[in-house]
Amino acid sequence: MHKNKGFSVEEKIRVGIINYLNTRPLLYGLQHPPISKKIELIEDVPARLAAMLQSGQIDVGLVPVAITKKLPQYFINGNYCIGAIGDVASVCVFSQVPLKEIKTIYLDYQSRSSVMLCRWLIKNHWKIDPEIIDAQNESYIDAIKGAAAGLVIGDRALQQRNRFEYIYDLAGEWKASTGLPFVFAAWVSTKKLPEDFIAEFDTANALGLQQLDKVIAQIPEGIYDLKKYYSHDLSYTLDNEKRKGLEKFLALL
Ligand SMILES: C=C(O[C@@H]1C=C(C(=O)O)C=C[C@H]1O)C(=O)O
Repeated sequence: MHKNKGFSVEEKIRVGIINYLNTRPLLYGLQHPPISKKIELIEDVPARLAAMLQSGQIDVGLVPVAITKKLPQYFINGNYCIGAIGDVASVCVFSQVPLKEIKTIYLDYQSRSSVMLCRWLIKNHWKIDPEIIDAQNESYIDAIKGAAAGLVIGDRALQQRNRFEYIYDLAGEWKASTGLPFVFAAWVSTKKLPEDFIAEFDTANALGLQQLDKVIAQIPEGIYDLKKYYSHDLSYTLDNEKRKGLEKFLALL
């Protein structure tokens, strides 16, 4: 068996990816050959992917960047991420009352990055002092009412957008506070991946972004304008500004 920096060339690399709509442009290329033959795709919510990377159940994952603080060593692979340079639309605090009147904020149990960002904004940007509750399951979304607000991420956040009078977009709030873009998730591994694999993987990530109409055509029409979501709200390239935003966030944790 040929070993290449800890990875056997015959074994498939286990790749964890978030099972929300936000990853569909990146997922598109990973489902096509040649890369699809070299990887096993595992889809789950961000918090569970983070646990899988920590326990070694996946080799690389599009995981919440906040969990890198808990890894003995880590590598950020390639040039794509789940990021935003302004409002992202799908990571928001939803409320029936304005910020200053919020008494309780529920935090999404599926998140690891946004929950940390939310705690930071509460203290340093909004300067409010609500009771903070880590939600345990989906039922917390129904508890968001009156003076109880809630952080919701992903597709479920897109579904809440018409239900609440007040929407505080966390990527937009981060931008207003720091002037920087925000990176929610990146391709993190705990071991160094083979260079040729990373190059091929990166090319595959770009495939769907180059043909968004094809990606969108595969998804049943829903509650949100996906063209806007993929080309305006989300920003997938892990460029220098995003790396600066990422470094700043990790330094604050
Ligand atoms: C933009 C988003 O970013 C997400 C937020 C994450 C987190 O808070 O840990 C992790 C991955 C992303 O899915 C979203 O969920 O809509």
